[in-house]
Amino acid sequence: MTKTPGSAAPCSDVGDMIHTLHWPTPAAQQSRVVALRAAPPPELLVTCEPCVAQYQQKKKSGLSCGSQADEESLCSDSGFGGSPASSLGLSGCSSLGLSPSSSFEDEDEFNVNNEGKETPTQNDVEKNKNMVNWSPVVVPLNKRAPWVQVVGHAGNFQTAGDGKLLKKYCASEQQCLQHLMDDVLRPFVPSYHGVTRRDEQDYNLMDDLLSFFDSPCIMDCKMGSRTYLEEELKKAWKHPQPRKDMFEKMVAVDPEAPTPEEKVQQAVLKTRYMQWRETLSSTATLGFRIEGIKKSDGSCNTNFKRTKYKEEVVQALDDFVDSNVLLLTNYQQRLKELRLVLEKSDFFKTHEVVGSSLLFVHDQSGRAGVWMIDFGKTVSVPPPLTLDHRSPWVEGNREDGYLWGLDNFIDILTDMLAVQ
Ligand SMILES: O=P(O)(O)O[C@H]1[C@H](O)[C@@H](OP(=O)(O)O)[C@H](OP(=O)(O)O)[C@@H](OP(=O)(O)O)[C@H]1O
Ligand SMILES: Nc1ncnc2c1ncn2[C@@H]1O[C@H](COP(=O)(O)OP(=O)(O)O)[C@@H](O)[C@H]1O
Repeated sequence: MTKTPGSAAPCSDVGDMIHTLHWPTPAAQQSRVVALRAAPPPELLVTCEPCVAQYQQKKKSGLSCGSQADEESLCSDSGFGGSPASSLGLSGCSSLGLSPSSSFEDEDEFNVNNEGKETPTQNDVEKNKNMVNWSPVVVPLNKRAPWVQVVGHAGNFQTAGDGKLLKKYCASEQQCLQHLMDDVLRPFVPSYHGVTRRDEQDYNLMDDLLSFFDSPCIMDCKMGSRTYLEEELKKAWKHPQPRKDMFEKMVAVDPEAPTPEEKVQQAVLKTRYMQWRETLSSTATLGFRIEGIKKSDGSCNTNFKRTKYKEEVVQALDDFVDSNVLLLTNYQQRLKELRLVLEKSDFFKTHEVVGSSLLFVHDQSGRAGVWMIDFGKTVSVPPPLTLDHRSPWVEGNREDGYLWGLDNFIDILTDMLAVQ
């Protein structure tokens, strides 16, 4: 599912955002929930015991998860069954030209304004501080494995050195990231450092979340029950533009999926393709789907298009954490805390969050972090409309099913832990 890179980021035309641009000071590091301060570097606060507990999941037979061989991947063509990677964990990726990204050493051009305010409030911090097993630790540069992209558009990212990442500029994503730096959700989003320009290309500069880990395992899960914007649906009605590339991606997975008309045209509408992907995977039934998993041995699997049922998701999650109960517990805690903060967030209430992912990252130390990434299709809703993110979507209500998906995710982790 390698995607074609362009000179502009694959950022949907999502209309105007309602917030003006300004840059806040990083939040005070009063608690483990508070995001990393830019300076001084954070102290080392490892809060978990080494991973020793093994999660004994009763394996179910006949699961298709991770077994399809019909898709190609950004970071690997081998899937879970592929050969072990090099000690840097990247051999499965280099064949597709996506590892490691080129480095930019000088960051003098970054346009950063250090004015701003601290989030979340002291009350939030106090309430949450016993719930979090995550603390930001920057792994020294010389110990860091090269950055790896699990899924997404090829050519969209560059590493910037010093624990930062450049993502091709997308105006709506920039506005979301800036807004989020002032929201209670800030600890759950990569810290945003403004816009920078390199080789005539603008980039959004953000924290590289992998830089907090040593040989990380990474999972990208796309959240929500709908993966296209209402705006995209309207456009598809007004100016239908059937796409051959999407037809080809569709028949590569299921030659019988296109309708007779689509077969004649050899093309499908993007919204039709997206809906098909939703119902094929767990997006429609659970409100999230696994997009890709990269493990610390370098194996990388993006063959989850047909991972649909709870048992299949459980199988994939169990494999992701190597049956480690401590990691499952840490992820469950982190997601519960995220849910609490999402329910309070002004940003979340007022934005349709579509196509956004949760990035799960852990390493052998047992630390496990989860962050919201990819705000290219996150758009504000017209006031006074607000979203609960749980109601079923009907055209016009803008609901995205994000919290419904998160509820289901947490329930699945809870069930996995209950079989201990
Ligand atoms: O995953 P596959 O089946 O390859 O389909 C992709 C993903 O849905 C992308 O979403 P994401 O970026 O969240 O991964 C989407 O990009 P958008 O976010 O731009 O909708 C692509 O649309 P195009 O970029 O239009 O091809 C679409 O082709
Ligand atoms: N801040 C980050 N830190 C580390 N890795 C990231 C970060 N943001 C994105 N990635 C990596 O890039 C992949 C694609 O990110 P995403 O923002 O969804 O890109 P796209 O818009 O091209 O789909 C993720 O699956 C993850 O592997």
